[in-house]
Amino acid sequence: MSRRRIPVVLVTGFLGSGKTTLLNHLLANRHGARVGVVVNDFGSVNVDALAVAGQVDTMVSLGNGCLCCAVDASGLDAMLGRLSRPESGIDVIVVEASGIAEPRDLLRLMIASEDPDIRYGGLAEVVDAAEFESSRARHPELTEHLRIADLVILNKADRVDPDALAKVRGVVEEFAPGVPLLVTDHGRVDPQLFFEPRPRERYGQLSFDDLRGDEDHSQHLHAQYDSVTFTAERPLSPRRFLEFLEQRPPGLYRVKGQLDLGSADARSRFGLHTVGAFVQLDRSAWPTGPRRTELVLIGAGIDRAAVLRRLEDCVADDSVPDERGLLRILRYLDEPVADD
Ligand SMILES: Nc1nc2c(ncn2[C@@H]2O[C@H](COP(=O)(O)OP(=O)(O)OP(=O)(O)O)[C@@H](O)[C@H]2O)c(=O)[nH]1
Repeated sequence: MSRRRIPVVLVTGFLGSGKTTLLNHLLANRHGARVGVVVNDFGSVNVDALAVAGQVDTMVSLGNGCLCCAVDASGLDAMLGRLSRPESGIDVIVVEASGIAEPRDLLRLMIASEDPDIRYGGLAEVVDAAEFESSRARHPELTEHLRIADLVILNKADRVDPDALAKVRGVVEEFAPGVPLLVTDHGRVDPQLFFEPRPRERYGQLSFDDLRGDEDHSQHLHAQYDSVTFTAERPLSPRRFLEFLEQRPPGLYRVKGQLDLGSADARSRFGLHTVGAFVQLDRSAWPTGPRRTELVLIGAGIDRAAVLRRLEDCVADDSVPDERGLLRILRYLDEPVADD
């Protein structure tokens, strides 16, 4: 049985770019998902925490200090550990870093985490479309942040005219080539980019959130990103699929699903989660019935036909399992690999 891991989404971005606004939007449009929040409320004025306090399911405040000051993963791990306990029933954890947190440190902390209940859910960098150029002049490191982002949210689009928006977009794309980019105002992204809605059946009393309902039922947020479904009845070549993952199509943000890599092993149903360059595999036994690869690929500005063509090319030519190719892809397996 593969373990259910809770995705941890890191929201970074320069001071005032709109991180809290994005977080509040996600919380107000959870579609039943339970969201755990880690807020880095440095300083004496706990503005961020106050802004979200009324809405979160579980609030863990990092207290008076910058998250990036933690030198090892222990502080964050403890927070995430509390949120990811099965009894918390949390579906996704969002870590909102303050404008002064260093995204690279945050990412390192996250990747180093040995918590078996969580998985990396991506780093979303919020960029203020109106202030980006002036902030960049004062803080050149902003462009470094773009390089490690899995998703760029170009926010405050309402504050700039189309020409200025196109210009800033061009600069961002220069520093984050191939990284999916969403243009938003007030952080209004489709939450399904980060987490799945929960099935609606509920027991017991309705919560306040259920009664209040989600804020934004509009369909237009779906138009921000593309989703491609791929299925194959024949096994994929592990080698070619690995190449696909390692040279992923521009704009691709997430891939999830199950893979048939032709292995004869009893536990050869590979569950796949990727966010940006981060790849995680787990394996389990196939249920009875035909085996097949089923993938959902999510991104912004992806060439759907080209993606499907590349995946078709991953289908193995023959039915002989490629054991060596399989070994290469197994390094992404989220469990200790036996030596034999
Ligand atoms: N016009 C406009 N204002 C926005 C938008 N997004 C956020 N704001 C405003 O910008 C200000 C800063 O937004 P926050 O969400 O607090 O930004 P933040 O990144 O969390 O800020 P820090 O925590 O200080 O780093 C607030 O007054 C928001 O209401 C937007 O898309 N358009």
